Amino acid sequence: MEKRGVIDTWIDKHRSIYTAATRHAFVVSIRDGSVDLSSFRTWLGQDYLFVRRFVPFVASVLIRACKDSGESSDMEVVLGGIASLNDEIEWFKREGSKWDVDFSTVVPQRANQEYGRFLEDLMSSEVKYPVIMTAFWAIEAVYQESFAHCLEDGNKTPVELTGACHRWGNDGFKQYCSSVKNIAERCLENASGEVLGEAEDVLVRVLELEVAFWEMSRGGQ
Ligand SMILES: Cc1ncc(CN)c(N)n1
Repeated sequence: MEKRGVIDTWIDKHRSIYTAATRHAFVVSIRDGSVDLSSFRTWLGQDYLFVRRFVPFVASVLIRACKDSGESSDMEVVLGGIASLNDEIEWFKREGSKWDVDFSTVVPQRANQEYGRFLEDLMSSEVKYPVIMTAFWAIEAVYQESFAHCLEDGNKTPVELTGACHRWGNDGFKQYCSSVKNIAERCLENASGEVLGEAEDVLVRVLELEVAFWEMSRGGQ
């Protein structure tokens, strides 16, 4: 059985926002087949822009993994994430054509801009490695948990949306998230009280930003 660490304690403590991020009405509507396809197209265009801003963030995580981690395997885990982002961008481009979403005309909405600014702040050298790893894990884990839910037994996910769900809901991505979580947990075990507080705050902030991103996709902002 997986060892329970401080991240699991924080998830329990912040359960309602964690559930709001990983079982959002937008995701549930994909799973039950009632999704409004114009919302899906909004999400697709906005997430493409998000991913383009996420790439430099993950590149900065890679540099920190090389410089600040005592474990050589951290770099390999993050490098795997970068490799899958390369596929992800190609996938978005194919989906953009399929759904007739012209990414060159998509303008980032407020929730997306805020998320982008948050990622930029995390790229500062002032931010401690355990805090960065906690944020990185949370960002990836929300998508993994959300889209895996759309593939669980009893789903009525429309067949044309299963590609998106498999992208983040597959077992390989789940394993990758678990490796990132193990890195974060290992760093947090030796962190000071101050750094632990910052990591907990960053986890909650990621969850809030993810909720706002789903809301925006549904046309809420
Ligand atoms: C908003 C958001 N959060 C997370 C992911 C997963 N990298 C994503 N593509 N978009």
